[in-house]
Amino acid sequence: MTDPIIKFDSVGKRFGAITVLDDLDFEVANGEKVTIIGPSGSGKSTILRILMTLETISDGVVYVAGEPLWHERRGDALVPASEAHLREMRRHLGMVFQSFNLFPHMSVLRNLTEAPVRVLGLSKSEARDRARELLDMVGLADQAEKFPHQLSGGQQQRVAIARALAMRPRIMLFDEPTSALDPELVGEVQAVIRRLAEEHDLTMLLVTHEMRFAREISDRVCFIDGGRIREQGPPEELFTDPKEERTRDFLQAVLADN
Ligand SMILES: Nc1ncnc2c1ncn2[C@@H]1O[C@H](COP(=O)(O)OP(=O)(O)OP(=O)(O)O)[C@@H](O)[C@H]1O
Repeated sequence: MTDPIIKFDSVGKRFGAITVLDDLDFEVANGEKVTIIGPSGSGKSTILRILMTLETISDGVVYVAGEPLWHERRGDALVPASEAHLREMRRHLGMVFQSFNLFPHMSVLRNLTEAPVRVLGLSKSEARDRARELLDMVGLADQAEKFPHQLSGGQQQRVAIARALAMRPRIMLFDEPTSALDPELVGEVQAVIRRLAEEHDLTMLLVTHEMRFAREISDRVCFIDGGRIREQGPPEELFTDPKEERTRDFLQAVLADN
């Protein structure tokens, strides 16, 4: 793979005595759509949270767009990153969480314009134009003046996706974006993510328990267990002909649940 946009190089993550990521090597190519699956507690969310700079790493180096994320270069050496470096690096990434995390006291439109105005320095009218385009894309052009509590969970999650996109990230991280939704609302959010995957050259990294969805949108699926990638490949291979016994057991268990 040439020039991955995300690279975990021997990354370890420990919480006290618990090892969550164990010497993890993992790469994502520019524009690739990758899904991470695996049992509860295997470290899936931790990978996304490290990328979003919400969790530190214990060992190794993470690179985003060729630059170390948690470190800065000093000559030939890597030293721990300053807050300014982290802030700069965060601009590459947008994240959508399980719980939509919208600003409750702001209108939908303002949720989308706040950071582009404050952080990117866009004028209000530019930010509003961009926000309206994005709301249109997620099918919510008519909800701009509403407040989050006036929307359904599916609508709120679509606003959250538009809000992340408003910062023009190169990489979108989705952490179980439909798992907090009532079943009848899952489809509308998946449709938006599917469209993003199909129509944009964004790099996407998704954690999900929805195997059918993973299969539809991914170029590659990674099965992680015990803080390591145990098996990975194109979805049609991994889901129909898993090589590892652990992957087979996991898939059998989740598919029986679905
Ligand atoms: N802040 C923390 N302090 C201590 N342990 C933590 C912390 N955050 C996560 N962990 C532990 O790290 C492990 C991996 O958590 P993570 O959320 O990455 O798993 P996951 O694979 O996303 O699981 P799930 O599918 O249940 O969301 C779990 O055992 C969890 O309890």
